Amino acid sequence: MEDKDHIQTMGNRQPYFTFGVIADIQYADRPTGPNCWGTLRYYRDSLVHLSHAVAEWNSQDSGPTFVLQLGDIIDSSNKKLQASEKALQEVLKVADDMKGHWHHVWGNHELYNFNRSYLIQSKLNTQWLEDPKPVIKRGENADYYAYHFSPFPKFRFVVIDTYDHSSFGRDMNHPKYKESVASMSEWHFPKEPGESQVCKPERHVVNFNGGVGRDQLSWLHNILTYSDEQEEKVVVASHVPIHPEAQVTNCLAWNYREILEVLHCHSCVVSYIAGHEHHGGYCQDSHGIHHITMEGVVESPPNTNAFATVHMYKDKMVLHGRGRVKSRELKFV
Ligand SMILES: Nc1ncnc2c1ncn2[C@@H]1O[C@H](COP(=O)(O)OP(=O)(O)O)[C@@H](O)[C@H]1O
Repeated sequence: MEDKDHIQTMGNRQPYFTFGVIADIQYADRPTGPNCWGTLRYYRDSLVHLSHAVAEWNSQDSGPTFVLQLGDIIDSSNKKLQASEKALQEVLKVADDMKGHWHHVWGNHELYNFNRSYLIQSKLNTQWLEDPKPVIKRGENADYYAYHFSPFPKFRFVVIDTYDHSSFGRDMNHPKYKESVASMSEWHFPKEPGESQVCKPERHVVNFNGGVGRDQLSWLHNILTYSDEQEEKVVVASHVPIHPEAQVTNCLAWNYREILEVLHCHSCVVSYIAGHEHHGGYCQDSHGIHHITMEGVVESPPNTNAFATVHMYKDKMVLHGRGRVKSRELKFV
């Protein structure tokens, strides 16, 4: 559906609520240059793109009540430049102009720049916005960054941590680090029933992706069970895509099959939104879940951008893309 059709559709009905989405800002005070794959990254322009997105969101009548920032807010190069905190302050200063709330997701570049203890204390921790009810218990030693909130009756968003298992962010002596390394090898050579002992390594099980631990999967299952019972519609948000058709390289969570399995047990899930794959992507899976992968701001040339405004209705979400992000009407099944 083209943009003009969307606007016509929009004219017919008021959305229940509106939110913004943006991913992979990856700001750094350094010149434009290619990454290791030869793709140009516009590190300084990304801050200008963010300010344009905020200005547009603020100018909208009934604009977004919140924005999902899908991770990688600053680039890893800040670490080498010893500018991580300064870059974070600069980008958050621009973000602060937003009228609505920010819900921040953590990506691999947050973990390249900071450890988890730092992030928990930082403004990138928006877990305090968690819906106080229902209380869905976490395991005793749970230290993943995940929470849920309900911006409108019968709608819930669940932020999950796709770097819960990761080789970054935790001290090498931390039990979760050891567990991550062990789980990485488990998912690197998945065993299917009847498969021979010699299996091919999976190309997505690499350091710049990560996985969701068992404890978090169980918490996710419990919150989705609650949402099923309440007949809510749920959007799950994270940094790393979980569907092979919603990305073009190898940007997939280590245990994407397990995560999908959990989502597929619940009729409430309508969408999974991620970043990480800067080329973007989209697919609707066999259970009707819309997998949206946002194009990365950092790979958007100066004359363009990459963000979206999403209008939520009873039976669909309408995503108005800006710049490299395509507009889509996504019906719920
Ligand atoms: N094999 C590959 N070929 C080309 N691009 C790739 C490949 N693997 C990953 N990418 C790109 O890398 C980006 C994600 O990397 P990112 O999280 O920014 O970490 P890094 O800065 O280490 O590349 C995505 O846009 C993805 O398309």
